[in-house]
Amino acid sequence: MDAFVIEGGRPLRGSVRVNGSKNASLPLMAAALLTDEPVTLHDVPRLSDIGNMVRLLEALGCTVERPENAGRLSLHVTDDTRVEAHYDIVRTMRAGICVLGPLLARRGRARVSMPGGCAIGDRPVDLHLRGLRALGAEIHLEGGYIVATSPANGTERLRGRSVFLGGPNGSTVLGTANVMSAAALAEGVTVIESAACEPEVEDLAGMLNGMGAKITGAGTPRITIEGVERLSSVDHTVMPDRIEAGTYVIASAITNGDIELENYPGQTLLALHDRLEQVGVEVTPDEAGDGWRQRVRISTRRRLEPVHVVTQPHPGFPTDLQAQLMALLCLADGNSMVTEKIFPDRFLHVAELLRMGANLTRTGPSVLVSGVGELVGAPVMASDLRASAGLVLAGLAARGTTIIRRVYHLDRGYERMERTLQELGATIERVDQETLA
Ligand SMILES: CC(=O)N[C@H]1[C@@H](OP(=O)(O)OP(=O)(O)OC[C@H]2O[C@@H](n3ccc(=O)[nH]c3=O)[C@H](O)[C@@H]2O)O[C@H](CO)[C@@H](O)[C@@H]1O
Ligand SMILES: C=C(OP(=O)(O)O)C(=O)O
Repeated sequence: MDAFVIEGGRPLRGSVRVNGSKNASLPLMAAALLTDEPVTLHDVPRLSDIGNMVRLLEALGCTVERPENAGRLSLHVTDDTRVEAHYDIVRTMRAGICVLGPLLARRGRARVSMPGGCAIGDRPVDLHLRGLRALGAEIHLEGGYIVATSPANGTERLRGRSVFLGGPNGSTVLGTANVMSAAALAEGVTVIESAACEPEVEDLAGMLNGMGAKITGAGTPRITIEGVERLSSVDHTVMPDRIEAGTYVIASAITNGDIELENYPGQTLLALHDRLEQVGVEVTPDEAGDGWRQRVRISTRRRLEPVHVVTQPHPGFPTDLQAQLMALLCLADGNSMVTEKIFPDRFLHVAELLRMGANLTRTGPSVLVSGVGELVGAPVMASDLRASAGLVLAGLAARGTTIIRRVYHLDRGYERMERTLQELGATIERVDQETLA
Protein backbone atom coordinates (compact mmCIF):
# COMPACT_ATOMS: atom_id res chain seq x y z
CA MET A 1 0.00 0.00 0.00
CA ASP A 2 1.28 3.48 -0.88
CA ALA A 3 1.57 6.68 1.12
CA PHE A 4 2.35 10.30 0.19
CA VAL A 5 5.12 12.21 1.92
CA ILE A 6 4.71 15.97 1.49
CA GLU A 7 7.05 18.78 2.49
CA GLY A 8 4.74 21.76 2.72
CA GLY A 9 5.24 25.44 2.09
CA ARG A 10 6.03 25.64 -1.64
CA PRO A 11 3.82 27.88 -3.78
CA LEU A 12 2.59 26.04 -6.88
CA ARG A 13 3.65 27.50 -10.24
CA GLY A 14 3.12 26.40 -13.84
CA SER A 15 0.46 24.96 -16.06
CA VAL A 16 -1.42 21.66 -16.17
CA ARG A 17 -4.22 20.19 -18.24
CA VAL A 18 -7.38 18.96 -16.54
CA ASN A 19 -8.11 15.29 -17.32
CA GLY A 20 -11.37 13.81 -18.54
CA SER A 21 -13.98 13.32 -15.83
CA LYS A 22 -14.18 10.14 -13.74
CA ASN A 23 -17.83 10.68 -12.85
CA ALA A 24 -18.77 11.31 -16.48
CA SER A 25 -16.67 8.42 -17.87
CA LEU A 26 -18.19 5.70 -15.68
CA PRO A 27 -21.85 6.02 -16.81
CA LEU A 28 -20.67 6.68 -20.38
CA MET A 29 -18.79 3.38 -20.31
CA ALA A 30 -21.82 1.54 -18.90
CA ALA A 31 -23.94 2.96 -21.73
CA ALA A 32 -21.83 0.93 -24.19
CA LEU A 33 -24.04 -2.00 -23.08
CA LEU A 34 -26.96 -0.35 -24.89
CA THR A 35 -25.66 -1.25 -28.37
CA ASP A 36 -23.90 -4.09 -30.18
CA GLU A 37 -21.88 -1.55 -32.18
CA PRO A 38 -18.51 -0.10 -31.07
CA VAL A 39 -18.41 2.86 -28.68
CA THR A 40 -15.21 4.93 -28.61
CA LEU A 41 -14.48 7.33 -25.77
CA HIS A 42 -11.69 9.91 -25.75
CA ASP A 43 -10.01 11.52 -22.75
CA VAL A 44 -10.92 8.74 -20.32
CA PRO A 45 -8.70 9.22 -17.24
CA ARG A 46 -6.38 6.45 -16.00
CA LEU A 47 -7.86 5.68 -12.62
CA SER A 48 -8.52 2.57 -10.57
CA ASP A 49 -12.31 3.15 -10.84
CA ILE A 50 -12.01 3.12 -14.63
CA GLY A 51 -10.00 -0.14 -14.44
CA ASN A 52 -12.75 -1.64 -12.29
CA MET A 53 -15.46 -0.54 -14.73
CA VAL A 54 -13.44 -2.14 -17.55
CA ARG A 55 -13.34 -5.42 -15.59
CA LEU A 56 -17.08 -5.20 -14.97
CA LEU A 57 -17.89 -4.59 -18.63
CA GLU A 58 -15.59 -7.42 -19.71
CA ALA A 59 -17.44 -9.73 -17.32
CA LEU A 60 -20.66 -8.58 -19.03
CA GLY A 61 -19.44 -9.60 -22.49
CA CYS A 62 -17.80 -6.37 -23.66
CA THR A 63 -14.47 -6.35 -25.49
CA VAL A 64 -12.41 -3.41 -24.27
CA GLU A 65 -9.37 -1.96 -26.00
CA ARG A 66 -7.19 0.71 -24.48
CA PRO A 67 -3.91 1.62 -26.16
CA GLU A 68 -1.08 2.06 -23.62
CA ASN A 69 -0.86 5.64 -22.32
CA ALA A 70 -3.80 6.88 -24.36
CA GLY A 71 -7.06 8.35 -23.16
CA ARG A 72 -8.94 6.39 -25.84
CA LEU A 73 -11.14 3.49 -24.83
CA SER A 74 -13.00 1.30 -27.31
CA LEU A 75 -15.91 -0.78 -26.04
CA HIS A 76 -17.77 -3.36 -28.06
CA VAL A 77 -20.39 -5.86 -26.85
CA THR A 78 -19.59 -9.30 -28.27
CA ASP A 79 -21.64 -11.47 -25.90
CA ASP A 80 -25.00 -10.16 -24.72
CA THR A 81 -26.06 -13.17 -22.68
CA ARG A 82 -24.39 -12.23 -19.39
CA VAL A 83 -26.39 -10.26 -16.85
CA GLU A 84 -24.56 -10.57 -13.53
CA ALA A 85 -22.51 -7.72 -12.02
CA HIS A 86 -20.64 -9.50 -9.26
CA TYR A 87 -20.15 -8.16 -5.71
CA ASP A 88 -16.34 -8.44 -6.02
CA ILE A 89 -16.24 -5.66 -8.62
CA VAL A 90 -19.32 -3.58 -7.85
CA ARG A 91 -18.43 -3.24 -4.15
CA THR A 92 -15.34 -1.20 -5.15
CA MET A 93 -17.26 1.69 -6.73
CA ARG A 94 -20.62 3.32 -6.60
CA ALA A 95 -20.88 3.67 -10.37
CA GLY A 96 -21.09 -0.12 -10.75
CA ILE A 97 -24.86 0.41 -10.35
CA CYS A 98 -24.85 2.20 -13.74
CA VAL A 99 -24.95 -1.13 -15.59
CA LEU A 100 -28.40 -1.88 -14.14
CA GLY A 101 -30.44 0.36 -16.49
CA PRO A 102 -28.58 -0.61 -19.68
CA LEU A 103 -28.73 -4.37 -18.89
CA LEU A 104 -32.46 -4.21 -18.22
CA ALA A 105 -33.16 -2.17 -21.34
CA ARG A 106 -31.07 -4.26 -23.72
CA ARG A 107 -30.98 -7.76 -22.23
CA GLY A 108 -34.27 -7.75 -20.30
CA ARG A 109 -32.56 -8.99 -17.14
CA ALA A 110 -29.99 -7.90 -14.60
CA ARG A 111 -28.51 -9.21 -11.38
CA VAL A 112 -26.38 -6.44 -9.93
CA SER A 113 -24.71 -6.38 -6.52
CA MET A 114 -25.58 -3.48 -4.22
CA PRO A 115 -22.82 -0.96 -4.97
CA GLY A 116 -19.88 0.30 -2.87
CA GLY A 117 -18.11 3.64 -3.23
CA CYS A 118 -16.75 6.20 -0.81
CA ALA A 119 -17.54 5.83 2.89
CA ILE A 120 -19.40 9.13 3.11
CA GLY A 121 -22.57 8.02 4.92
CA ASP A 122 -25.71 6.15 3.88
CA ARG A 123 -26.05 5.74 0.12
CA PRO A 124 -29.37 4.05 -0.65
CA VAL A 125 -30.44 3.06 -4.18
CA ASP A 126 -34.21 3.35 -3.65
CA LEU A 127 -34.57 6.14 -6.23
CA HIS A 128 -32.80 4.08 -8.93
CA LEU A 129 -35.21 1.22 -8.24
CA ARG A 130 -38.25 3.49 -8.07
CA GLY A 131 -37.38 4.94 -11.48
CA LEU A 132 -36.81 1.59 -13.15
CA ARG A 133 -39.97 0.12 -11.60
CA ALA A 134 -41.92 3.06 -13.03
CA LEU A 135 -40.69 1.91 -16.46
CA GLY A 136 -42.26 -1.49 -15.84
CA ALA A 137 -39.29 -3.42 -14.39
CA GLU A 138 -39.92 -6.15 -11.80
CA ILE A 139 -37.27 -5.75 -9.10
CA HIS A 140 -36.49 -7.55 -5.87
CA LEU A 141 -33.46 -7.81 -3.58
CA GLU A 142 -31.89 -11.21 -3.00
CA GLY A 143 -28.70 -11.92 -1.07
CA GLY A 144 -27.26 -8.42 -1.54
CA TYR A 145 -28.16 -8.35 -5.24
CA ILE A 146 -30.71 -6.31 -7.17
CA VAL A 147 -32.55 -8.80 -9.37
CA ALA A 148 -34.50 -7.09 -12.16
CA THR A 149 -36.47 -8.10 -15.26
CA SER A 150 -38.20 -6.06 -17.92
CA PRO A 151 -41.98 -6.64 -18.53
CA ALA A 152 -43.38 -10.08 -19.45
CA ASN A 153 -40.54 -11.87 -17.68
CA GLY A 154 -37.83 -10.10 -19.62
CA THR A 155 -39.31 -10.55 -23.09
CA GLU A 156 -40.76 -7.07 -23.62
CA ARG A 157 -39.23 -3.60 -23.71
CA LEU A 158 -39.43 -1.19 -20.79
CA ARG A 159 -42.30 1.30 -21.13
CA GLY A 160 -41.94 5.08 -21.17
CA ARG A 161 -43.66 6.82 -18.23
CA SER A 162 -43.46 9.86 -15.99
CA VAL A 163 -40.80 9.23 -13.36
CA PHE A 164 -40.21 11.35 -10.26
CA LEU A 165 -36.63 11.15 -8.95
CA GLY A 166 -36.73 13.63 -6.03
CA GLY A 167 -35.39 12.30 -2.71
CA PRO A 168 -34.74 13.70 0.76
CA ASN A 169 -31.51 15.41 -0.33
CA GLY A 170 -32.50 16.38 -3.87
CA SER A 171 -32.29 14.20 -6.94
CA THR A 172 -29.83 11.41 -7.65
CA VAL A 173 -27.03 11.79 -10.20
CA LEU A 174 -26.36 8.13 -11.01
CA GLY A 175 -30.06 7.32 -10.58
CA THR A 176 -30.85 9.87 -13.29
CA ALA A 177 -28.12 8.33 -15.48
CA ASN A 178 -29.54 4.84 -14.94
CA VAL A 179 -33.15 5.74 -15.70
CA MET A 180 -32.25 7.96 -18.67
CA SER A 181 -30.08 5.20 -20.20
CA ALA A 182 -32.81 2.60 -19.74
CA ALA A 183 -35.52 4.93 -21.10
CA ALA A 184 -33.49 5.56 -24.25
CA LEU A 185 -34.51 2.06 -25.44
CA ALA A 186 -37.99 1.98 -23.85
CA GLU A 187 -41.24 1.94 -25.78
CA GLY A 188 -42.81 5.41 -25.69
CA VAL A 189 -41.92 8.64 -23.96
CA THR A 190 -40.35 8.95 -20.51
CA VAL A 191 -40.33 12.23 -18.62
CA ILE A 192 -37.96 12.36 -15.65
CA GLU A 193 -39.11 15.00 -13.18
CA SER A 194 -36.72 16.24 -10.50
CA ALA A 195 -33.82 14.92 -12.57
CA ALA A 196 -30.26 15.65 -11.46
CA CYS A 197 -28.87 18.71 -13.30
CA GLU A 198 -25.21 17.73 -12.94
CA PRO A 199 -23.06 18.31 -16.07
CA GLU A 200 -22.14 14.61 -16.14
CA VAL A 201 -25.82 13.84 -16.87
CA GLU A 202 -25.69 16.30 -19.78
CA ASP A 203 -22.54 14.63 -21.08
CA LEU A 204 -24.25 11.23 -20.98
CA ALA A 205 -27.32 12.59 -22.79
CA GLY A 206 -25.00 14.06 -25.44
CA MET A 207 -23.39 10.68 -26.05
CA LEU A 208 -26.71 8.81 -26.08
CA ASN A 209 -28.07 11.31 -28.63
CA GLY A 210 -24.93 10.67 -30.69
CA MET A 211 -25.95 6.98 -30.64
CA GLY A 212 -29.42 7.84 -31.97
CA ALA A 213 -31.34 8.46 -28.73
CA LYS A 214 -33.91 11.26 -28.56
CA ILE A 215 -33.27 13.09 -25.29
CA THR A 216 -34.03 16.72 -24.51
CA GLY A 217 -33.73 18.77 -21.33
CA ALA A 218 -30.63 17.12 -19.83
CA GLY A 219 -29.02 19.61 -17.45
CA THR A 220 -32.48 20.75 -16.27
CA PRO A 221 -34.85 19.13 -13.73
CA ARG A 222 -37.10 17.77 -16.51
CA ILE A 223 -35.61 15.36 -19.04
CA THR A 224 -37.74 13.98 -21.87
CA ILE A 225 -36.71 10.77 -23.56
CA GLU A 226 -38.49 9.45 -26.63
CA GLY A 227 -37.55 5.77 -26.71
CA VAL A 228 -35.99 4.30 -29.86
CA GLU A 229 -35.66 0.67 -30.95
CA ARG A 230 -31.89 0.60 -31.27
CA LEU A 231 -28.80 2.62 -30.60
CA SER A 232 -25.64 2.57 -32.68
CA SER A 233 -21.92 3.33 -32.75
CA VAL A 234 -20.53 6.59 -31.36
CA ASP A 235 -17.26 8.47 -30.91
CA HIS A 236 -17.42 10.76 -27.87
CA THR A 237 -14.99 12.97 -25.93
CA VAL A 238 -15.52 12.92 -22.16
CA MET A 239 -16.03 16.31 -20.47
CA PRO A 240 -13.19 17.68 -18.29
CA ASP A 241 -13.23 16.65 -14.62
CA ARG A 242 -14.74 19.59 -12.72
CA ILE A 243 -13.76 18.10 -9.35
CA GLU A 244 -10.13 17.51 -10.32
CA ALA A 245 -10.09 21.05 -11.76
CA GLY A 246 -11.56 22.55 -8.57
CA THR A 247 -9.06 20.61 -6.45
CA TYR A 248 -6.12 22.12 -8.35
CA VAL A 249 -7.63 25.60 -8.12
CA ILE A 250 -7.75 25.24 -4.34
CA ALA A 251 -4.23 23.74 -4.33
CA SER A 252 -2.98 26.91 -6.01
CA ALA A 253 -4.88 29.11 -3.57
CA ILE A 254 -3.79 27.28 -0.42
CA THR A 255 -0.09 27.50 -1.39
CA ASN A 256 -0.41 31.14 -2.46
CA GLY A 257 0.57 29.90 -5.90
CA ASP A 258 0.05 31.09 -9.44
CA ILE A 259 -1.01 28.38 -11.88
CA GLU A 260 -2.79 27.98 -15.17
CA LEU A 261 -5.24 25.20 -15.93
CA GLU A 262 -6.07 24.08 -19.46
CA ASN A 263 -9.21 22.18 -20.46
CA TYR A 264 -10.94 23.86 -17.51
CA PRO A 265 -14.76 23.47 -17.31
CA GLY A 266 -15.39 26.96 -15.92
CA GLN A 267 -19.09 26.99 -16.73
CA THR A 268 -19.63 24.01 -14.41
CA LEU A 269 -17.79 25.57 -11.45
CA LEU A 270 -19.60 28.88 -10.94
CA ALA A 271 -20.51 28.11 -7.31
CA LEU A 272 -16.85 27.40 -6.51
CA HIS A 273 -15.77 30.65 -8.19
CA ASP A 274 -18.41 32.56 -6.25
CA ARG A 275 -17.24 31.24 -2.86
CA LEU A 276 -13.57 31.65 -3.75
CA GLU A 277 -14.05 35.24 -4.82
CA GLN A 278 -15.33 35.98 -1.30
CA VAL A 279 -12.27 34.27 0.13
CA GLY A 280 -9.92 36.29 -2.08
CA VAL A 281 -9.16 33.85 -4.87
CA GLU A 282 -9.92 34.68 -8.50
CA VAL A 283 -10.23 32.33 -11.43
CA THR A 284 -9.77 34.35 -14.61
CA PRO A 285 -10.12 32.99 -18.15
CA ASP A 286 -6.94 33.47 -20.25
CA GLU A 287 -8.80 32.18 -23.27
CA ALA A 288 -12.57 32.22 -23.20
CA GLY A 289 -13.00 28.77 -24.77
CA ASP A 290 -16.61 27.63 -24.69
CA GLY A 291 -17.01 27.67 -20.91
CA TRP A 292 -16.66 23.89 -20.78
CA ARG A 293 -13.06 23.87 -22.00
CA GLN A 294 -11.15 27.04 -21.11
CA ARG A 295 -7.68 28.08 -20.04
CA VAL A 296 -7.74 29.90 -16.69
CA ARG A 297 -5.30 31.52 -14.27
CA ILE A 298 -5.73 31.41 -10.51
CA SER A 299 -4.62 34.37 -8.44
CA THR A 300 -4.87 34.73 -4.66
CA ARG A 301 -4.79 37.70 -2.32
CA ARG A 302 -2.34 37.16 0.54
CA ARG A 303 -5.08 37.46 3.18
CA LEU A 304 -7.86 34.83 2.97
CA GLU A 305 -11.31 35.91 4.14
CA PRO A 306 -13.68 33.44 5.83
CA VAL A 307 -16.86 32.36 4.04
CA HIS A 308 -19.99 30.28 4.60
CA VAL A 309 -20.58 27.41 2.23
CA VAL A 310 -23.46 24.96 1.85
CA THR A 311 -23.13 21.94 -0.43
CA GLN A 312 -26.06 21.51 -2.77
CA PRO A 313 -27.04 19.75 -5.98
CA HIS A 314 -25.68 21.36 -9.16
CA PRO A 315 -25.41 24.29 -9.85
CA GLY A 316 -24.83 24.70 -6.08
CA PHE A 317 -21.50 24.10 -4.39
CA PRO A 318 -20.45 20.46 -5.02
CA THR A 319 -20.11 18.09 -2.08
CA ASP A 320 -17.09 16.58 -3.87
CA LEU A 321 -15.15 19.83 -3.22
CA GLN A 322 -16.22 20.33 0.40
CA ALA A 323 -13.17 18.74 2.05
CA GLN A 324 -10.76 20.64 -0.21
CA LEU A 325 -12.44 24.00 0.50
CA MET A 326 -12.45 23.24 4.22
CA ALA A 327 -8.67 22.76 4.11
CA LEU A 328 -8.34 26.24 2.56
CA LEU A 329 -10.71 27.83 5.08
CA CYS A 330 -8.56 26.46 7.92
CA LEU A 331 -6.12 29.23 6.95
CA ALA A 332 -8.65 32.06 6.53
CA ASP A 333 -8.62 35.05 8.81
CA GLY A 334 -11.80 34.40 10.85
CA ASN A 335 -14.68 31.93 11.22
CA SER A 336 -16.22 30.04 8.30
CA MET A 337 -19.18 27.65 8.40
CA VAL A 338 -19.33 24.58 6.14
CA THR A 339 -22.68 22.77 5.89
CA GLU A 340 -23.18 19.44 4.07
CA LYS A 341 -26.65 19.08 2.56
CA ILE A 342 -25.94 16.07 0.32
CA PHE A 343 -24.05 13.65 2.59
CA PRO A 344 -24.50 15.02 6.16
CA ASP A 345 -21.79 12.68 7.54
CA ARG A 346 -19.13 13.44 4.95
CA PHE A 347 -16.62 14.78 7.48
CA LEU A 348 -13.97 12.08 7.97
CA HIS A 349 -11.30 14.67 7.10
CA VAL A 350 -12.18 16.75 10.18
CA ALA A 351 -10.37 14.51 12.69
CA GLU A 352 -7.29 14.37 10.44
CA LEU A 353 -7.18 18.15 9.89
CA LEU A 354 -7.32 18.55 13.69
CA ARG A 355 -4.04 16.60 13.86
CA MET A 356 -2.51 19.25 11.64
CA GLY A 357 -3.50 22.09 13.97
CA ALA A 358 -6.83 23.09 12.42
CA ASN A 359 -9.52 24.52 14.70
CA LEU A 360 -12.79 22.77 13.73
CA THR A 361 -16.01 22.20 15.65
CA ARG A 362 -18.63 19.91 14.16
CA THR A 363 -22.32 20.14 15.03
CA GLY A 364 -24.42 17.69 13.01
CA PRO A 365 -24.10 18.50 9.30
CA SER A 366 -22.08 21.71 9.91
CA VAL A 367 -18.48 22.46 10.82
CA LEU A 368 -17.32 25.76 12.28
CA VAL A 369 -13.88 26.43 10.83
CA SER A 370 -11.94 28.93 12.92
CA GLY A 371 -8.95 30.07 10.90
CA VAL A 372 -5.48 29.42 12.31
CA GLY A 373 -2.19 31.11 11.41
CA GLU A 374 -0.64 27.92 10.09
CA LEU A 375 -1.14 24.18 9.67
CA VAL A 376 1.61 21.85 10.85
CA GLY A 377 2.62 18.63 9.07
CA ALA A 378 1.54 15.36 10.75
CA PRO A 379 0.90 11.69 9.95
CA VAL A 380 -2.73 11.37 8.76
CA MET A 381 -4.97 8.71 7.24
CA ALA A 382 -6.84 8.92 3.93
CA SER A 383 -10.39 7.71 4.54
CA ASP A 384 -12.14 8.39 1.21
CA LEU A 385 -11.38 10.04 -2.09
CA ARG A 386 -12.16 13.73 -1.50
CA ALA A 387 -11.27 13.72 2.22
CA SER A 388 -7.83 12.52 1.09
CA ALA A 389 -7.62 15.32 -1.47
CA GLY A 390 -8.37 17.80 1.34
CA LEU A 391 -5.48 16.33 3.35
CA VAL A 392 -3.08 16.61 0.41
CA LEU A 393 -3.96 20.30 0.05
CA ALA A 394 -3.49 20.86 3.80
CA GLY A 395 -0.12 19.08 3.55
CA LEU A 396 0.99 21.33 0.67
CA ALA A 397 0.37 24.40 2.85
CA ALA A 398 1.57 23.01 6.18
CA ARG A 399 4.89 23.69 7.86
CA GLY A 400 6.99 20.51 7.88
CA THR A 401 6.24 16.97 6.76
CA THR A 402 2.82 15.41 6.24
CA ILE A 403 2.50 11.66 5.69
CA ILE A 404 -0.79 10.49 4.18
CA ARG A 405 -1.38 6.75 4.40
CA ARG A 406 -3.76 4.72 2.18
CA VAL A 407 -3.53 6.89 -0.93
CA TYR A 408 -5.30 4.19 -2.95
CA HIS A 409 -8.39 6.27 -2.19
CA LEU A 410 -6.85 9.12 -4.22
CA ASP A 411 -5.97 6.80 -7.10
CA ARG A 412 -9.72 6.21 -7.56
CA GLY A 413 -10.21 9.80 -8.68
CA TYR A 414 -6.94 11.64 -9.48
CA GLU A 415 -4.67 10.54 -12.30
CA ARG A 416 -1.06 10.58 -11.04
CA MET A 417 -1.82 13.31 -8.54
CA GLU A 418 1.69 13.39 -7.11
CA ARG A 419 3.23 13.84 -10.58
CA THR A 420 0.88 16.70 -11.42
CA LEU A 421 1.74 18.41 -8.16
CA GLN A 422 5.48 17.76 -8.71
CA GLU A 423 5.20 19.40 -12.15
CA LEU A 424 3.75 22.42 -10.35
CA GLY A 425 6.73 22.53 -7.98
CA ALA A 426 5.35 20.70 -4.93
CA THR A 427 7.59 18.45 -2.87
CA ILE A 428 5.54 15.26 -2.74
CA GLU A 429 6.64 11.63 -3.06
CA ARG A 430 4.77 8.35 -3.34
CA VAL A 431 6.37 5.71 -1.11
CA ASP A 432 5.57 2.18 -0.02
CA GLN A 433 3.76 2.58 3.30
CA GLU A 434 5.70 -0.37 4.76
CA THR A 435 8.97 1.56 4.41
CA LEU A 436 7.77 4.31 6.75
CA ALA A 437 8.90 4.21 10.37
C1 LIG B 1 -19.69 8.14 -9.42
C2 LIG B 1 -20.39 9.41 -9.16
O1 LIG B 1 -20.83 10.09 -10.07
N1 LIG B 1 -20.49 9.78 -7.88
C3 LIG B 1 -21.08 11.07 -7.55
C4 LIG B 1 -22.59 10.93 -7.48
O2 LIG B 1 -22.88 9.90 -6.56
P1 LIG B 1 -24.37 9.33 -6.50
O3 LIG B 1 -25.03 9.42 -7.82
O4 LIG B 1 -24.27 8.00 -5.86
O5 LIG B 1 -25.05 10.37 -5.51
P2 LIG B 1 -26.59 10.75 -5.55
O6 LIG B 1 -26.77 11.95 -6.40
O7 LIG B 1 -27.36 9.53 -5.90
O8 LIG B 1 -26.86 11.11 -4.04
C5 LIG B 1 -27.44 12.37 -3.67
C6 LIG B 1 -28.27 12.20 -2.43
O9 LIG B 1 -29.39 11.37 -2.70
C7 LIG B 1 -29.48 10.30 -1.79
N2 LIG B 1 -30.02 9.15 -2.53
C8 LIG B 1 -29.40 8.73 -3.66
C9 LIG B 1 -29.88 7.65 -4.38
C10 LIG B 1 -31.03 7.00 -3.92
O10 LIG B 1 -31.52 6.05 -4.53
N3 LIG B 1 -31.63 7.46 -2.79
C11 LIG B 1 -31.16 8.53 -2.08
O11 LIG B 1 -31.73 8.92 -1.06
C12 LIG B 1 -28.05 10.10 -1.33
O12 LIG B 1 -27.98 9.45 -0.09
C13 LIG B 1 -27.54 11.52 -1.28
O13 LIG B 1 -27.96 12.13 -0.07
O14 LIG B 1 -23.17 12.16 -7.06
C14 LIG B 1 -22.73 12.59 -5.75
C15 LIG B 1 -23.49 13.86 -5.40
O15 LIG B 1 -23.16 14.88 -6.25
C16 LIG B 1 -21.22 12.79 -5.74
O16 LIG B 1 -20.78 13.08 -4.43
C17 LIG B 1 -20.51 11.53 -6.23
O17 LIG B 1 -19.14 11.81 -6.43
C1 LIG C 1 -17.87 10.15 -3.89
C2 LIG C 1 -17.23 9.99 -5.03
O1 LIG C 1 -17.22 8.87 -5.78
P1 LIG C 1 -18.21 7.61 -5.61
O2 LIG C 1 -19.58 8.12 -5.81
O3 LIG C 1 -17.76 6.67 -6.67
O4 LIG C 1 -18.01 7.06 -4.23
C3 LIG C 1 -16.44 11.10 -5.59
O5 LIG C 1 -16.05 11.02 -6.77
O6 LIG C 1 -16.15 12.06 -4.85
